[in-house]
Parts: sequence; C-alpha cells; structure tokens
Amino acid sequence: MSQFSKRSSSLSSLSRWFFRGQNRAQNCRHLCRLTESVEESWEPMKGLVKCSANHVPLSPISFLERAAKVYRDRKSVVYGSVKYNWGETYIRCVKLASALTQLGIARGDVVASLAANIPAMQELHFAVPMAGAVLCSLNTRHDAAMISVLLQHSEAKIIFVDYQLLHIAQGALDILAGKNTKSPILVLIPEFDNLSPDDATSECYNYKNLLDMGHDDFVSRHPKSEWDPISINYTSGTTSRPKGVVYNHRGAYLNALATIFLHEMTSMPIYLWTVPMFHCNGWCLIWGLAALGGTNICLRHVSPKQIFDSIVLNKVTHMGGAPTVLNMIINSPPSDQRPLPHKVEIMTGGAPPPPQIISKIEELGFRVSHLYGLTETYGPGTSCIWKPEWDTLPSEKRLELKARQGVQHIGLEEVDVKDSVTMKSVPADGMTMGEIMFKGNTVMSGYLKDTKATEEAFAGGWFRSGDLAVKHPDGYIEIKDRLKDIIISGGENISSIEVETVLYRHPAVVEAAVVGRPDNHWGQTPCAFVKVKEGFTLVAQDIINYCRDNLPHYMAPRTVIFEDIPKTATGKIQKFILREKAKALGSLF
Ligand SMILES: Nc1ncnc2c1ncn2[C@@H]1O[C@H](COP(=O)(O)OP(=O)(O)OP(=O)(O)O)[C@@H](O)[C@H]1O
Repeated sequence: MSQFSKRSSSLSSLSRWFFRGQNRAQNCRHLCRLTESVEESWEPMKGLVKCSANHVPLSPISFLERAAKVYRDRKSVVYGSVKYNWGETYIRCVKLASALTQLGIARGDVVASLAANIPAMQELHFAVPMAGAVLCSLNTRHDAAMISVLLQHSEAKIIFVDYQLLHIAQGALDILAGKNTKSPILVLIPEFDNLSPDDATSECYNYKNLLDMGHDDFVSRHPKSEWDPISINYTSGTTSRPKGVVYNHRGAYLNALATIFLHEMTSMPIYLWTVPMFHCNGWCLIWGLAALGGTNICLRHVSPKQIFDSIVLNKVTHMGGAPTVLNMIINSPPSDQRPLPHKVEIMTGGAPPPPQIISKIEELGFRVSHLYGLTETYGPGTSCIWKPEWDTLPSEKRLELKARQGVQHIGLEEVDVKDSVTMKSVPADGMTMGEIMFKGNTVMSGYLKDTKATEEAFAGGWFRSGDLAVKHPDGYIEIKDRLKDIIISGGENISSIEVETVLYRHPAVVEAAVVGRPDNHWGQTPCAFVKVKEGFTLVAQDIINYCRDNLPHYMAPRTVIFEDIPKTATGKIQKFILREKAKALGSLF
C-alpha cells in the first residue's frame, strides 16, 4: 500500500520519507553517469551538419528581436501616461544592455532588481540577458535585512531600485557595508524618465542616465549555450528560507511559449499585470508576451477598483492572479466593480483556488483557468485543461473538476504522482496519495550554491515538488496538501486544503487557513484561522459545527481563531506564522 494512502499514514512514515532522502543524492549521481554513457555511444548520420543555419541556442531574447520587426508599432507597455511600442521597447533594451556592459557587466554576472510592476521591469527582463548577464528580481515585500542576504548570496554587481523602494535597498547596502562586503552599484528607477530634482541630485546612477549612455547599435550577447543561466528566482519563502532557483535560456523560452498556450492567448493580447513580475519572471509571461506582440498593462498597486477600471480602459483580454487576488475582487464593494465589456481570461495559481472563489469570479464575467507549479518549474507546470463535455455538468461538479491541478503543459516531458520511497506511480484512483514529481526542460537548472539541496530535489531522476496529491482516473492530478502542511492527527492524514474548501463554503467566511496544533494525545489537532465577512458575527462553535456537518468529524477543527490571515507578496498564506501561533497555544488535551 502506498505510504500516503488516505487513512493509513503515521508520523513515523512521514519521518521515513525525510530520511530516505539521504539516499537520493547517490541515486542522482548514478543517473548522471547513465546519461553520459548514452551520449557517448550515439553516432550522427553521415552528411548532417549542426551549424548556425540550423541550430541556435533557444533564448527569449529572440522574441523581442522579432517583436521589434513584426509588432514594431503595436503597444508593448502602458503605465498610466507612459506608453512604448515594441520598436521603442527594443531600442531601450539595446541601449540598457549596452550601458550595463559599459558599467563592467560581463557574461554570467548577476544584476538584481527591486521594483514593482513598472515598465523598467519589462525592459530589464530583456536588457540584462542581452548584456549576457543573469537577472535576479527580488521580492518587493522583503525587508532590508533579507535583501542584503540575497544580494550577498547572488553576488549581484548592480541593483536597479524602484524609487519607492529606495529606503529598503539603501538599508540593505548599509548592512553590507557594515559587514565589509562589497555592495552592488545602485541604479535608481524614477517614476518617469523625467527626473524629479531629488532624483537628479542623488549620488547613484539612474535609469535615464543609463539609457542615455547606451548605444543603439550594441550587438546583443546571445547565450553561447541555451543552458546558460538567464535568471535567479528566490522562492517565496512560504515554508522556509528562500532558495535561489536558477533558470536557463532554453527553459525560459519553452516555458514562455507553454504559458501563452495555457492562457489560450492569440496574437496581440492585452495583459493586465496583477501577478508580481518578480515572481518566476511573471510566470515567464514577460517573455511570452513579446512572442505574441502583446501589450503589458502595468499597475503599481493592485486594487479591485484599479483592476476593473483598467480592464475597461485598456480593453484587457487576459490577466493572472493568486486565489487571494480573485478573493479580493469578489469581496470588493459593488461601487468598485464595473460590468465587464467582454469575457476576461483570468489564470489563477500559486495556491489552491477554493471552488467557491472560482464560481463567484466567473459570475462577474471572468473565465478562470487553473494552473499549478513552483518556482523550480519556472512557475506554471500543469494546467486543468478544460474539456467541452464538462460544460453541461452541474455547477458543483464543474467547480470540483476545475479546482484540480490538472495535467502537464507542453513544455514538460512528464508530471506524475509517485510514492516517494519506491518511486512507483500511485494508482489513478483519486484516493492514493503520493508526491508530485516533474521531468523536463522547464525544470530549474538547480539551486544556486546549494549542491546538496539540488541533488536531493533531483534524486531518482525526477524533480520532487514536496506537494502531496492524488491522480484521478482521467490522469488529472489534485493536490491534497504540501508535505509540510499536512496535519497528522491520531495517525490520520488530514488535508488542510479539504478543510479550507469547506470553510470557504460558509457564507460568513472571507478567508480561511488550517494548520496543525501540537497535541500531547493526538499528535496534532486541526486549528482554523478564519477571517469573517463584514457585518457577520461568528463564534468558534459555529465553525466547528459547520465543519462537522460537512466533513468526517476527525477532520473538523478543534480550535478556531478569528483574525486577518498573513500572506506573502505572491498571495500565499504564510502557514509557518500560523503554525507558530497554534504552537504557542499549547496542547488542547
Ligand atoms: N494551483 C495550485 N494549487 C495548489 N497549490 C499550489 C498551486 N500553485 C502553486 N501551489 C503551491 O505553491 C508552491 C510553490 O510556491 P513557490 O515556488 O512560489 O514558493 P514556495 O514554495 O511557496 O516558497 P518556499 O519553498 O520558500 O516555501 C507549490 O509547491 C504548491 O504547494
């Protein structure tokens, strides 16, 4: 029986899971040797030539170069009154790349950014690789201490800083100076190319100067190999300290194309940025939009009113957002909402979307697609591909199907749910749990400077996600929990996602999260954190009774805490904070 079959796991089997990891590094090294010997024995057919005519390392840089010709006069970016077309964006990127090389940036150097969803972020995604360098876009919610750690770890030579985040970056550089560590050069990004007097007198470089410095005949440094790194993305830090995930040009190219397919985008879409551009390079869509000559609509601050206004004003066709963004839209006051002039495709992912949220956002005129992935898979890795025959099913069944994480996208070779010890696929019975594993060209190159973590992640020749799921008879996967989030009570596995789904059905609940509270008798008991809708009053017993009416009793929360729920900048609930709070309560029994 699988280690994670629904009602049979115990705490000891969970720890076995971790300890088997020690053998994984060995498996991984064995696998690499096998691969080498296969390549040695291959002989090419006579007369075939691999040359520049038929082989170019894949890189998203080529999307921009083509867009500058094919979509030259189409808008590439809109940010309030700032508008550039693809011809202008291309020239700006060439000049910026040229300026970076003048500042001494060489192939493989790291250039960091700390900025909101503004046009400079789009430009840096092309200009930095065009200078042969590696972009490290940092989470805008980090504090100075964390930014200093990430700058030191990535060894960034330059950091581009949004003027609104200057104090954070400056604080980080002060910390580095205090440690006698070499600081990166700071380049200030003002709100507009016209500098304010304050910006002009600042001692650091600024974005405008750099553009002026750059030459428009600079020849881009395309990658020598498509395996060359293009970006470093630190994970969200939802469960632990952020890890530096390295992407290469080939993976970025393929995932950008796969993601535009997932969004069902056709030529020249209009995309509203509510997904942070720093998160997995905007799920690789910054590059993907260039492939289609799309328009990037930038918003500095995301609010439901701005989203609705922008959709109407800019004729937005597509947008993306974590389930928390969707939840924010549906719970916004009617005065902030506007009737949608057309169907807007909205891609959600990053956390499990409760079916109730999907239902309500669709009532507002959006069409939801659901994707799943990790920073390690360049963002999107699977999608719940919709089948037309499902359209006529009862609403509850349709939502249940759409909340599943689905199947691999075209950029990946395989996604499977496996027993993490035996590496056997779990049966497609919708019941037996295993770990989601990935294989293919859109899996990270590895963790920066962390060989041990990289080997463990790839042990057995698959990338191990740490997410627990079941596989349904139609091959679609459904996440039950993160390995670190599953609650084990009296030897039973409790999926926090299943309990949360029931909580979201309660008419007075806006947001909910469930974690394990340590318990002397049961090991853990479910503890729910609940945010109640304005105008409603609930007591803990209301929630407990509701869950007991809709779930097996052992899954119902024993503790309920009413409060706001902490989230990361990418919209993920910070369960580690909630776990600390639950732990501080002590044992219930
Ligand atoms: N559609 C989805 N449904 C359920 N969970 C999802 C979905 N999309 C993403 N996730 C969750 O998000 C995780 C990936 O998050 P990400 O790579 O952004 O950083 P993180 O894992 O939260 O950070 P850290 O590893 O530092 O804790 C997945 O492993 C999964 O648990």
